[in-house]
Amino acid sequence: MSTASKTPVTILTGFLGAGKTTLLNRILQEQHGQRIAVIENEFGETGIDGDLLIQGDEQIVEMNNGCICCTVRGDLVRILGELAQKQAAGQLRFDRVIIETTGLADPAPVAQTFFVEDAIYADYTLDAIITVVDAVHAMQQLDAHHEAQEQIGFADRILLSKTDLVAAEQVAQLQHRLMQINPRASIQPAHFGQTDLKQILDIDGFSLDAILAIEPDFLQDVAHSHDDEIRAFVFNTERPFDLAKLEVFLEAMIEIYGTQLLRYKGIVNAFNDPQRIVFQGVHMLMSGDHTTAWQAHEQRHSTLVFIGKDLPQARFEEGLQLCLV
Ligand SMILES: Nc1nc2c(ncn2[C@@H]2O[C@H](COP(=O)(O)OP(=O)(O)OP(=O)(O)O)[C@@H](O)[C@H]2O)c(=O)[nH]1
Repeated sequence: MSTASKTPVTILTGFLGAGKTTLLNRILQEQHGQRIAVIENEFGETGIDGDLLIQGDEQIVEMNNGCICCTVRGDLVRILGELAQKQAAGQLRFDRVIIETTGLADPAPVAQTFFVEDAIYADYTLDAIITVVDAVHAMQQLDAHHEAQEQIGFADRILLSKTDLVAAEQVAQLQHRLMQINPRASIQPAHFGQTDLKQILDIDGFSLDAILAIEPDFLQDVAHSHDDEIRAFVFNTERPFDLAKLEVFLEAMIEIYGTQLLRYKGIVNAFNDPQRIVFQGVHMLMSGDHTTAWQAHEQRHSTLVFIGKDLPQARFEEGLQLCLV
């Protein structure tokens, strides 16, 4: 089945109280003409957010058996399967799915579900991971909780909530820190969930065609730098890669550092190859493919981004250098 006929899925993550439910309500109320199936995941016996959500036409499914990332991935697969079956049988109609994860959930296993489960892969395509960040508490949460950093590391888009409660200077400092953890994700405000939906739905963050836009000078300003465990580094070069060497090198690094690598993505300029190669991955699952052709007037280049925990940047860089022609 082509991506066009698959149902896009957005994973909504963010720390406890960041404003995920507020955003979701906003999305459900907006006149976007789309029918949305929402999967809620709550800790504990009874779901609370289900009651807080304003119910419209949407189908809301709650998973209360535990954290989405550990115990209930099977449930997620089952629920997505049931939704697809009902859709096929004409009992339900929806254009997209949003999965709201609990504040502490690690989004990786949720994202990986879409790579590894054939039944899910057939019907759904992972559109993006959206992370809501609380502008009031994020600095402290990033200091104290590894999960908060991970949620930034995985994001395709970051939404800043509660910027109305802090000074512009503090927002700027936070943005800078977020960019250091994840230079891939663009950051936009979401005042009580109010944000440009075009920037968060159908953005194809997991597509291999997605543009890899990186703020060129995000690492320049070292003031206010934090000792975050999760960090990114970018490898840029205009020299072409020997593709066979690069593949062997990346596979080896993923084998060794897969658990520490949260997200990685790159555009590769391979020697004697008329087309760009784009690859991306989550932990140990990587995929890559040829995409558009380089144009004659273009400066061919490669940009590779690695986001992870305690990654040996020098080792990556030295290895990548050795893969150049
Ligand atoms: N001032 C202000 N408050 C906000 C904003 N966005 C959300 N809130 C408030 O923050 C609180 C938490 O918002 P929720 O949407 O419940 O957060 P959540 O991420 O779903 O919370 P959990 O499900 O507990 O993790 C609520 O009281 C919201 O009204 C914002 O932009 N500005």
